[in-house]
Amino acid sequence: MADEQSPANEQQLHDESHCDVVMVRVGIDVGNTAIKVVTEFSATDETVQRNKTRGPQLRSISLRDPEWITKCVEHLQTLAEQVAACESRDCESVCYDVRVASVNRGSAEPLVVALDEAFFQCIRVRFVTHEDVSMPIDVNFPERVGIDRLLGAEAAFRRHTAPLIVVDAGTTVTVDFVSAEGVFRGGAILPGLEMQTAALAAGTDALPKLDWASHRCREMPEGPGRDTVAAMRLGVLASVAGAVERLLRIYGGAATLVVTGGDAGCLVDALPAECDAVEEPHLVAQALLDLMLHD
Ligand SMILES: Nc1ncnc2c1ncn2[C@@H]1O[C@H](COP(=O)(O)OP(=O)(O)O)[C@@H](O)[C@H]1O
Ligand SMILES: CC(C)(COP(=O)(O)O)[C@@H](O)C(=O)NCCC(=O)O
Ligand SMILES: [K+]
Repeated sequence: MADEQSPANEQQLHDESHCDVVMVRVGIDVGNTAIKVVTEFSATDETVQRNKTRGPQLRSISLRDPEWITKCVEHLQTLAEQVAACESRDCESVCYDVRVASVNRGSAEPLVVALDEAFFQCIRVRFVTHEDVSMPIDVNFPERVGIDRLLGAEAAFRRHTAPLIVVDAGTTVTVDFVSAEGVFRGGAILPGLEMQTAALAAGTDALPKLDWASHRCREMPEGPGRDTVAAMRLGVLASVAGAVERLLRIYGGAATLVVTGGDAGCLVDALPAECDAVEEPHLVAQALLDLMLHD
């Protein structure tokens, strides 16, 4: 794991109070399928009195794309041009304060190197660690829990009434419990939609790979499945939605069900209405912005 502070940290960022600097806050959630880049900035010049800020912008970039690092750098470079234009500054006055949450070291490290190289004196990159999580963690090995699970739980707790069941549907599906007192109590981990369909195709001669994006479901498919693809989609969605429903009972008691992750939309529509699932897209990336606002 790269050390927490990137080389650029030796280069002091422009002092934010310096009137011609626009500081852009960037949260990057590095998962096992995609990175989620969320950006937000506040004008720091004379308009600061009006506290002019922009709502967070989000971009998801698939790690399957060989150009994913370049696309992330270009995304931030384009943003710098937009920010500079709207603040009538030159690009050199745009600085980035970046917080990275990673459960995928093999991807996070080259990304941080590329960002430091691309924005050398105008970037500060810090990895979020368990020390940054304020939520109490009551599990056997707290330091081993994925930082994405903890940040998602913390962000959900800030936004919804506990007890909470926080589901993050991505590469894997995590289903975590937060007590009424706001304590992270652990949860369950199961294969995500794409992982399951990839396993079906890899483990058999006849089953095809499914592209969930092209089959993006907005409701649970009819059962029983009348063809191979329908049977696969039904089976995988039922296994994930069924697991969530079963875990709601196992965790016991009434809890607010919060669903995040790239496949949240698919899962929310596959769950019964009585689950009252609340969809919170990209909760982990939002948690990173929350951290920076409380820096
Ligand atoms: N840009 C994207 N790249 C990859 N997957 C995406 C993208 N947008 C939506 N998805 C869907 O989201 C899922 C990945 O969810 P995500 O929460 O990003 O995973 P992780 O956090 O495990 O990397 C994919 O399986 C796919 O169905
Ligand atoms: C469970 C996870 C793989 C989920 O990652 P994701 O599906 O978001 O890519 C990640 O949270 C992780 O690596 N956790 C470490 C082990 C644990 O949480 O117990
Ligand atoms: K995730």
